[in-house]
Amino acid sequence: MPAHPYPLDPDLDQHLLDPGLAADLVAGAELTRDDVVLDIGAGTGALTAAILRQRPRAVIAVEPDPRCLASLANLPCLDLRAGRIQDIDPASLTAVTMVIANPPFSALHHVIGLARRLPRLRAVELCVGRRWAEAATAGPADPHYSAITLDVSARFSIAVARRVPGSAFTPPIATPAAWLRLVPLARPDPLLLSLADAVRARAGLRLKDWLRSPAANRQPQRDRMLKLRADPFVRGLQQRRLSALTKAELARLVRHLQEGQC
Ligand SMILES: C[S@@+](CC[C@H](N)C(=O)[O-])C[C@H]1O[C@@H](n2cnc3c(N)ncnc32)[C@H](O)[C@@H]1O
Repeated sequence: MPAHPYPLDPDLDQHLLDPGLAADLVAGAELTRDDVVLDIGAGTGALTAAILRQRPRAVIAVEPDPRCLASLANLPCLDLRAGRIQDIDPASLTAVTMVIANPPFSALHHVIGLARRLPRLRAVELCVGRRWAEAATAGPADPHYSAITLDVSARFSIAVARRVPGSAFTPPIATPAAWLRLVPLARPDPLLLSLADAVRARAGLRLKDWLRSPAANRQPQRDRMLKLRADPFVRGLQQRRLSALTKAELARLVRHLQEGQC
């Protein structure tokens, strides 16, 4: 077990994975010698050490806690970045092909935002809390559908690879977590992407502004967009801010958008 001879910091969401389980999870990721792997919130290195044992081309670990950094510094051949993932320049990560991480759950929004910007990414293997997993894997008719679902499903196919019991962490967590596998879609729907980007980037935007935005009205999506704008349910929501839509309204809007898809 990697050493952590200090009180863990609850503000940093530190729940360290059992190294045996970490090794199993990394083995399931089927890394190749060509992979460049990013570990976000590396902690004392349970996942990082297992990734390094697979001998990919490179491993980048990001961690803000100086005490964890001291443990990680003992691992050979590691590109160690001190700091929060929010503060790492995405331009320095363009070689990344795989993200394998048990990040702080509070940083998941940012992790997905970063994954969207990695041009060589082939998969993300991620430990997430139960609620986030329920939201990310929800279908459009599911009560758990939310802005998280839209954000993830617009770009990735997603599967629960494994349930992770709360007792697998130090300190343990109250509800089981999930190990998810996200794979970038080969042909994402441009309209869904545009809506996801609008919700993520400009939550204060009114629906009518997105419906008329150049990004959403490009050819060949124009006909679908005109149909959507004429839809009575969508017209009824036009004045609302995207951030103020209920989960059910967002899910129904997405269903209407997808119905117009060829
Ligand atoms: C859930 S622990 C996981 C540690 C390790 N990966 C493991 O599985 O044992 C999350 C780690 O992320 C670090 N962390 C907290 N906030 C972070 C942030 N904004 N960016 C990157 N890492 C962060 C914490 O210090 C902690 O080590």
